[in-house]
Amino acid sequence: MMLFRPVTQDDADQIAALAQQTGTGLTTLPKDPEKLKHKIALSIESFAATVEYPGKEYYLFVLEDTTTGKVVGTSGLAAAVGLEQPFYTYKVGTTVHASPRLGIHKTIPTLILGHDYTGTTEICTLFLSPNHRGGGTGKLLSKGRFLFLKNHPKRFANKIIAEMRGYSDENGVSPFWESLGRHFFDMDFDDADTKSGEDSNEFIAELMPKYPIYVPMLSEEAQATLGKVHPDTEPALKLLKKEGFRYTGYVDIFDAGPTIEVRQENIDTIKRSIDVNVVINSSVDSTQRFLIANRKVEDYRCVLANAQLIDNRIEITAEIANALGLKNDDQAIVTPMS
Ligand SMILES: CC(C)(COP(=O)(O)OP(=O)(O)OC[C@H]1O[C@@H](n2cnc3c(N)ncnc32)[C@H](O)[C@@H]1OP(=O)(O)O)[C@@H](O)C(=O)NCCC(=O)NCCSC(=O)CCC(=O)O
Repeated sequence: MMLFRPVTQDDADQIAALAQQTGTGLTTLPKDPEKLKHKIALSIESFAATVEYPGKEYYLFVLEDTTTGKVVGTSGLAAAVGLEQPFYTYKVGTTVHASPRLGIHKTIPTLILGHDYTGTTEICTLFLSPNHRGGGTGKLLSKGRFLFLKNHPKRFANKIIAEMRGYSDENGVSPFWESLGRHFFDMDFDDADTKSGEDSNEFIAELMPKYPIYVPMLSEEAQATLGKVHPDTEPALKLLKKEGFRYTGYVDIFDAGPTIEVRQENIDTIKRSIDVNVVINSSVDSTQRFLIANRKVEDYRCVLANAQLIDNRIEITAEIANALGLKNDDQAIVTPMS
């Protein structure tokens, strides 16, 4: 069984091994074991904290294959971005240059540096081991976060965003970076991107161009990658679009990957979720699949399993109940899988 749960320090080595497989552009899962340990510690602290409004908390979840005990994936929630250090984005804007006398009217796309997403909650760090992809496992890893969010609204902002990994080729080269960032940073895309995911990103403020960028002045290859995701990120984007996330014209400052957004109440997994009480029935015979989670914080658990929904009761097997840490009559939250 695949079990979605909060990370523990015991997972550190396995996550470090996963992080080595992420390639370029997944900065929120650091490859440096010390930085990873720090992230795990922050996550443990965040789950344990009593929270009245979203702040610097960072919640890291893992997907554990309970038959082998192996951690096969990660996903995360940053409660509120940009509060400790600025959260940069480019807004794709429009400027018009017109000369009625010459009969010329030019509409020119621009990139404007800003911090418009300050205070929003970011979903991040979605990564599934390549051996486990393609069978729907990614859905649990992505959606398990939304039931946690529904359970604990005070911990998160109403607006939820995702910065999707932008396009880079098989050698990790980002045409957008080559055409823009490279002129100002004097380093490779991977180095700059990794630095931005680290504790301090004030170097961005120091080095980034201050004036709007005229998009037609970028290379054609760079223009073509504006708002485009990395090929490996297509499934993640598809999952989030189905949840209701939309692109509203913001892109990453390094690789031009799209930032997409949604309001909590419009997230499909949340909208269709039902509060239920548990009934343990080991002969439950159903082909209907549900995302099923408990209502806990540090001991949060979520699985995908067949179950029977009768009114506001969910019938699950003892094995599923055990995995979720639930007894008869306990409260749970479920979303039917369509
Ligand atoms: C993203 C995941 C975890 C998804 O896992 P799986 O591949 O097992 O997902 P899945 O459930 O099999 O597929 C999800 C949906 O995508 C569809 N799908 C599969 N391949 C596709 C492709 N090439 N183009 C478009 N859609 C595609 C499937 O049909 C399915 O849709 P149907 O249900 O309709 O059939 C994985 O692919 C992965 O680890 N990718 C590499 C890491 C990565 O780039 N992560 C995102 C970084 S960006 C980030 O982290 C922020 C976003 C976030 O945190 O969520």
